[in-house]
Amino acid sequence: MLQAISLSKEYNSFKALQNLDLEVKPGEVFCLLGQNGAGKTTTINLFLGFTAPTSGRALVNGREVVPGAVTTRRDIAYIPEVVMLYGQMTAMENLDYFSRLAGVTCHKDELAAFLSQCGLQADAHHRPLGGFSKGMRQKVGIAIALAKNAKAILMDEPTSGLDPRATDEFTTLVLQLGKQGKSVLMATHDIFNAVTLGTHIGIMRQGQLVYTVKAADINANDLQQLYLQTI
Ligand SMILES: Nc1ncnc2c1ncn2[C@@H]1O[C@H](COP(=O)(O)OP(=O)(O)OP(=O)(O)O)[C@@H](O)[C@H]1O
Repeated sequence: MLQAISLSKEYNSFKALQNLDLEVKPGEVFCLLGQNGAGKTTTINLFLGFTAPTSGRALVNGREVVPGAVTTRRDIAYIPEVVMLYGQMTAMENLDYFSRLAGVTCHKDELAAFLSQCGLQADAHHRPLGGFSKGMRQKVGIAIALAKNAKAILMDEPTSGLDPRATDEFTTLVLQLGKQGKSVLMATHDIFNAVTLGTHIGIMRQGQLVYTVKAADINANDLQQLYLQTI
């Protein structure tokens, strides 16, 4: 679903990403670890078409990402560190607006079902988003991804600043996304979380993906050791 083929990005002559080869198949949750500046966000931005590669290709559902073009954007949803939607509008109104923007019109009951599926309590459905916590905003962001039937979901440090309960709810939600066959690519600094919700974990260093492991083959302690030896 998501594929990077020898994907590289330079800013002036600085190599932010070098020859990245990566694949995230349906049902896989690929967590990217790495120090600040390792190239995680650059990778996500290339799949989103926010920036153009210097060389190589980013593919979504077999189609090459072209910055500014909408073809591949239909298949993907983006959950940034802080989900910025319209604060004056309720959760339902935001969901309705953004799903329509993606070309999908849902009945009110369907919208409510998406929000509930993402763990947003019914009493919050009709409250303005401006008063929502970070975790609640993420739930609305993921509900939008479900409503637009995104095949792949890209997330940039979604658990930073979440309290343990909100992190646990988020983990449950991402595991469900995987079971529904979504492809998830997530940049994170949270080693424990990566092992818990990931199917695959990549460690990046200075723009290169230096390790890829299956989450089932490693525990949090060993991953931390590998990470510390790698960076
Ligand atoms: N628009 C830009 N212009 C110049 N350099 C950039 C630009 N965007 C990113 N970089 C550089 O590319 C490198 C990779 O940045 P990137 O944001 O991908 O790292 P990251 O792994 O996501 O880091 P963090 O964990 O801090 O979010 C960094 O050295 C960064 O300074």
